[in-house]
Amino acid sequence: MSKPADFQNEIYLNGLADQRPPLPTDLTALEELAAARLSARAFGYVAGSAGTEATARANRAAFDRWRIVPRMLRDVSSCDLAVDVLGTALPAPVLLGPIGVLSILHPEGELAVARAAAALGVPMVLSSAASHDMEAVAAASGAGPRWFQLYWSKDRDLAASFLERAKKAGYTALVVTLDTFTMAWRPRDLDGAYLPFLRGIGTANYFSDPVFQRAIGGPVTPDNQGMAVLHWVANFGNPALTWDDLTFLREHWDGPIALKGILHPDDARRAADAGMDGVVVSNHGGRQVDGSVGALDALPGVVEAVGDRLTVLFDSGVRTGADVVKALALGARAVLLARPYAYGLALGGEAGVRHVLRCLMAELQLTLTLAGLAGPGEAGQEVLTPAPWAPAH
Ligand SMILES: Cc1cc2nc3c(=O)[nH]c(=O)nc-3n(C[C@H](O)[C@H](O)[C@H](O)COP(=O)(O)O)c2cc1C
Ligand SMILES: O=C(O)C(=O)c1ccccc1
Repeated sequence: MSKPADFQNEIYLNGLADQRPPLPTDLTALEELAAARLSARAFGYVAGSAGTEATARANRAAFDRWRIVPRMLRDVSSCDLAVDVLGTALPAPVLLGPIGVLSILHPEGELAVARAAAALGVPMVLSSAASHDMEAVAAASGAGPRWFQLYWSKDRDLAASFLERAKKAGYTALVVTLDTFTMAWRPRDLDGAYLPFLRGIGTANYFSDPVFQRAIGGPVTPDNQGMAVLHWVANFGNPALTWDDLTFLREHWDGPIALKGILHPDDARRAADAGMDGVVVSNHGGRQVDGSVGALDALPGVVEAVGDRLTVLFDSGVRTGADVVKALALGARAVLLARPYAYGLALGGEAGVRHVLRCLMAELQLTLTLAGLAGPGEAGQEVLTPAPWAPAH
């Protein structure tokens, strides 16, 4: 058996060479640094959430209401973070979640993220709303694992074309986002009159698509771009979809499928009944329904409902290795990291994303072993206790 990857020492040994890390190792510090680096509008787009941003705060508060209870003398000399998730072998229970329009943060956008993810063997879930098209990102990811996120267009032929292209470009797993058939009420973007895709950013997969081009009467040019963007807006999502429509996904995708944006146990059961392979418990980082339940608060109910039938993934609020341990302990198989890597990209391009991933994986490994857990599979509810001031769970 090969030795488990040692993420922790890799970071510590930099100290031997008196080499400082390129960015802070406390990943929660990156947001403030990104705020200073980016335009107010680009930063507001990424950092912002819906309404009063109460849900974004609820996401963090939910993590803070759980505490880890470390256990001693349990032989944690070898802690293997590797897990299998929906047919993909991961070096750690971490994926890069889908984030659209990354070129507002760095010109190389998704290409830089794909390279960083591939360097560590971590899948990047490529957004439908990427600023580079899925074929270019696939090429940038080299031998790394590829996952694709679908925004399920009102135009069924376009959705089918995306799935066809994704298959051809080597994406193996599909994440279908259900919570964003339209953009929510986001005051920062509304007040700044800033929606990147209205400027043709984040539309690369659409503008390059033959079905999209046919619909607008030819390729997108500077002359018809305004009209192309309006067509994009009109067809972006479909509020009329119901559970019966999931058969469409199965007809057009033969690999594993996870539904993203599931918060209610009954919805999770319906996903299982419909033959899906997984769910992502997520409230889109608080960017959709302001006042919605904190994502971590919704996780135990979903795990109880379908944990034995589906792969349960989690996102919304993951910032540290301890956060990952808490999500695993509450039953997630793996987590999707989102805003922190976007800030890493903004601050350091490909190397910035690599830094974020290495830090998260090292901190995860340290937290697990110091808590007496020899691997992600060993984290269960019994390693958690409610914070003294927390309301009953
Ligand atoms: C700027 C930005 C763009 C996003 N774009 C997408 C997207 O294209 N598709 C998608 O499914 N989720 C998208 N998300 C949601 C993330 O995948 C994820 O659910 C959320 O960011 C998790 O919250 P956190 O970043 O606070 O941890 C986006 C999030 C941000 C911050
Ligand atoms: O901003 C978002 O949260 C998001 O999901 C999205 C949707 C469409 C285009 C770009 C990003």
